Amino acid sequence: MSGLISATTSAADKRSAFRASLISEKITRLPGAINPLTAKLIQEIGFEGVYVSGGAFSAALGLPDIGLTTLTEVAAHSAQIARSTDLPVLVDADTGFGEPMSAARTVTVFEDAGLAGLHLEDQVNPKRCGHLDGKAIVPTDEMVRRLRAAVSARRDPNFVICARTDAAGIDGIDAAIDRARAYADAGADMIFTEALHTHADFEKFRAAVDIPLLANMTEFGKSQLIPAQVLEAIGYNAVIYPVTTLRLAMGAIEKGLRVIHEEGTQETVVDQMQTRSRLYELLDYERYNEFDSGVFNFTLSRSQ
Ligand SMILES: C[C@](O)(C(=O)O)[C@H](CC(=O)O)C(=O)O
Ligand SMILES: [Mg+2]
Repeated sequence: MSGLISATTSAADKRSAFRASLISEKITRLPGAINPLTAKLIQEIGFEGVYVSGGAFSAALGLPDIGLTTLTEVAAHSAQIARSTDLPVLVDADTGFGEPMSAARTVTVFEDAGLAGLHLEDQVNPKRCGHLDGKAIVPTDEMVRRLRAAVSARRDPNFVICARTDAAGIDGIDAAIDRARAYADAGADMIFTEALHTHADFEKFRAAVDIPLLANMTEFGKSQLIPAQVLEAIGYNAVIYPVTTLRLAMGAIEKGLRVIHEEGTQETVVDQMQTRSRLYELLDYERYNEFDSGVFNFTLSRSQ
């Protein structure tokens, strides 16, 4: 039974593993999980961590990524993901769901949700996707207050507080570097260097800041899609693929729905689907039999 309904690794162990991987030579790769099932796949394939994207979560709710989701919604969604995996889970906390006091509460709620860390950004409310034009940021000292509040609320010293700066796209990369240094001084464990453009930008940031750095390899944005091994060689410590699984899934869903609409059957796309047996394997369906033989009652007559 152990490890079936929820993963066995404790939140404390996931957090210390995350800390260790951020200071190792190797880059920590965190694809976004749109649900617990995706998190299981991320673990099985061999990634080092899981990301919960604010953009993907809002989109799944049919909403734009402009800070409409609440702390309790994001916490409940990420807790379900954290429960399903032995990997550390990093969550997108947007601007902290309010003023500095709320950012502090956000940390405690996300610790209770079993997460390994969060990132807080220096945008104003309403925030927007970091790869869009027209975003605005708060003054450095306001973000420093946000971060200090978050850091002071932390009960597990291994819970990672990552500061995201959106300044590069507004005030330029030098201003973003100045902010990153101020955020590190305020106690941030890692800097999320949002919306840098080129390989050279990532190198410049790495040379200028001493603490771990996180790269955002989101598609259709401002950043060049740099392979993980290249980011690792530059000295980046973590990379997220935040909305990738949502985009892949939605691309396939749209194609499949159009086929059914036009052809009256899904027959021609069945070979692109995850099979029933693969799904059951991922769910570890068979092991539920050890728990209750009345549960495991399916048979497959042919390979599906
Ligand atoms: C990382 C991000 O904050 C997210 O919510 O996943 C987004 C990603 C995106 O919209 O592509 C971002 O602002 O970069
Ligand atoms: Mg976001």
